[in-house]
Amino acid sequence: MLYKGRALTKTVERKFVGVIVKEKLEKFAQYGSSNYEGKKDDLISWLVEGAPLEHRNVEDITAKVMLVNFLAIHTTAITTTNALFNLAARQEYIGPLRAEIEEVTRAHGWTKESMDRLQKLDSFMKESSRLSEAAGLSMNRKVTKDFTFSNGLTIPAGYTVVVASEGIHTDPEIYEDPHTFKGFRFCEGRNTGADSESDPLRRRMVSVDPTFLLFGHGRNACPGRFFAVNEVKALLAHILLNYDLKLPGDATEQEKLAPNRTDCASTCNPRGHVRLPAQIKNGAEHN
Ligand code: HEM
Repeated sequence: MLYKGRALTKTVERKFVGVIVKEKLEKFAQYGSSNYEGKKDDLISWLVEGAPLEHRNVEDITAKVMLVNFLAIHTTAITTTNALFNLAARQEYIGPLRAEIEEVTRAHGWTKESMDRLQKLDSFMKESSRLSEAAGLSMNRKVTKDFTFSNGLTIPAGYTVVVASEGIHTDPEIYEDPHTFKGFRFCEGRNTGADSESDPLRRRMVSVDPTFLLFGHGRNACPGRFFAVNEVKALLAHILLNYDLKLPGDATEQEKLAPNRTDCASTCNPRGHVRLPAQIKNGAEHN
């Protein structure tokens, strides 16, 4: 299986992404960084222009594109799927979220400003990520020199360490009643410890904070998080306004919400086999 997976990746690289990278490299050899007709301001162009000479080749640039695709698409899909599962299971949130989306988009259209103003939706998405273990582990770091913690534990240089963010996300000293899903935890009242109500910006989903590690922390925190949060918000807002969601008749809460533990690495995939019947508001049912 592993071999087939690698072979498939190689084919995708060679036949699809690699072809585009090759064209961009040829244009770069001809024009450098200057503009030419039809030049696109996109990721592949940035990677070609920014690559050191020894990595400015089809194989290395293609590998980078594939890596960013993985970092950007899989994570966003998991975050959206978990939020949809939580919405279907917690119908009481649908009314208030729809009301917020209708009010904000009526006043500000489908703009970035509107996405910033969707505070209830932002909080619901953050709470969904906190509890659905989209980030069971976070922040892989390679130890570059021996480090000794205050308790005497030494991590030798060369080891890789990772933060068990699930423990932080369910720490009662940080989150009041940590195992209870509170969709509006981050936008109303004083209901988290470190997430102080006096600093509302810190409570937003995009804020990197040692108490919420979905996007990691520090210098290497996810740079795509601003785009990703807006993307998921826009998707959910559209679905909420146009569809009714419900759990499939035979799915239990446990089966539906528990991540697929056989499929966990740094992230836990949602259960792929659970389908959510979605009905166009006042219309036919789709799966
Ligand atoms: C909900 C969606 C996303 C989640 C949960 C997520 C999560 C993460 C996490 C946990 C890291 C590691 C951070 C660390 O080690 O401190 C990371 C890194 C990264 N992410 Fe995201 N990500 C998401 C979306 C995206 C998108 C849409 C893009 C690009 C368009 C992106 C690009 C990157 C890149 C380039 C890095 C490496 C940063 C570095 O090493 O300096 N991510 N992401």
